[in-house]
Amino acid sequence: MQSKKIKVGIVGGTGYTGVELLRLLALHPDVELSVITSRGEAGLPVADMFPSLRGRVNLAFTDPAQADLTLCDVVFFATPHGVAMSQAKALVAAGVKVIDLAADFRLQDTAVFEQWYKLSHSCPEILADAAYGIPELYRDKVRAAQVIGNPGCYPTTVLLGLAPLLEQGLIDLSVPIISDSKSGVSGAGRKAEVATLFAESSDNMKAYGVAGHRHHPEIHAQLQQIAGEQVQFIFVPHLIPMIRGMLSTIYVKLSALGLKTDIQGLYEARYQGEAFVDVLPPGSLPETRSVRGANQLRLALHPQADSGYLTIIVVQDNLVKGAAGQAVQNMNIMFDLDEQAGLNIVPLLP
Ligand SMILES: NC(=O)C1=CN([C@@H]2O[C@H](COP(=O)(O)OP(=O)(O)OC[C@H]3O[C@@H](n4cnc5c(N)ncnc54)[C@H](OP(=O)(O)O)[C@@H]3O)[C@@H](O)[C@H]2O)C=CC1
Ligand SMILES: CC(=O)N[C@@H](CCC(=O)OP(=O)(O)O)C(=O)O
Repeated sequence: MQSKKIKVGIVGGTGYTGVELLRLLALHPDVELSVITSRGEAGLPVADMFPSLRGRVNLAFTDPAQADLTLCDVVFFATPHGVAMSQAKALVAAGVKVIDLAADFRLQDTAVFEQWYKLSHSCPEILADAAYGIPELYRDKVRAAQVIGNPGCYPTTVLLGLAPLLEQGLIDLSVPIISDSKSGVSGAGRKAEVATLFAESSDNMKAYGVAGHRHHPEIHAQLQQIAGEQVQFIFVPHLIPMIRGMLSTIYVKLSALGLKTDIQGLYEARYQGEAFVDVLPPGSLPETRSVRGANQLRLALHPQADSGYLTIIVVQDNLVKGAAGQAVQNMNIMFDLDEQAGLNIVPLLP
């Protein structure tokens, strides 16, 4: 455990994941917020833009071009894809840890990254040493890493929903795994977009990215990594009229061994001691409001006796376990802090 406070920088403090990082870190016992950037709001007190932080965050936004991030111990990038990788080399050289909430350090195959993000990777050598930031799957790698690729929001639900089965080889992989996933509109960020206008997204529900979504290659690569073999995967995201929250319904065909296994017992054993993954009792129907505002993922298992399929329902808050909360969890591990520091939050209900 270290006794000095960790100096934290946040690049992209005016976006949804940026303000969520501020909310969590403002009460973190081991953190000193040092720099919060905005290109458009430099000089403005953070609490003037976000009154929810009055009395909690006393800094003003700094222009990222003027910010000396090398004075920080860790920098979170809550920015669009491509920003973190443009600064990672200098920060790593200065001994600063980097946690990117975008996709720059998630996909080890740079050709796949370039295909989906239309950016060429500027620091593949740093990518090669980066850890994929789901602690429940890669805690030791996270602890040792200087750079974290924090996962996309959808991937966390699908990967934690499937890991126990994949690790034990209990899925019939001759047929595709299917995830039907739904997100609240804050998943699209704070930037202006027609699809997230109130008149477009409220009282409405729609699928999108059916022909291809950039989280498909991220999830697919990780599924194959965990399974150690080829996996077929179908992914359909949906936009639903909520501000925050995400629900994935995952369908898998169990293998012969899977059909004979106590799946509920397997999941309970796999996630025992994991504070942020909750395996609900048999028959439960997870609700997004049971995790709102908290770094919590809850899941329930529904065996379909007639077909040999298992349905797994997973919920999380896209901005917390799906983004900023998981990023803070990763920081805690990287700095050998209590993994739950700053994250002991009871979800907000109703
Ligand atoms: N929203 C979600 O649920 C999730 C988001 N993510 C990922 O996290 C990242 C941030 O998402 P989110 O907070 O929703 O996005 P927003 O669009 O809400 O915010 C983006 C932030 O980045 C800043 N920014 C934009 N361009 C640059 C730049 N070139 N240099 C420095 N700062 C820049 C903006 O600030 P300003 O213009 O003031 O400088 C703004 O604060 C994205 O990569 C997103 O894909 C990941 C998981 C979930
Ligand atoms: C509702 C909505 O629009 N969600 C976003 C995903 C948010 C996320 O995790 O994005 P990154 O991979 O970009 O970090 C989307 O589908 O594009």
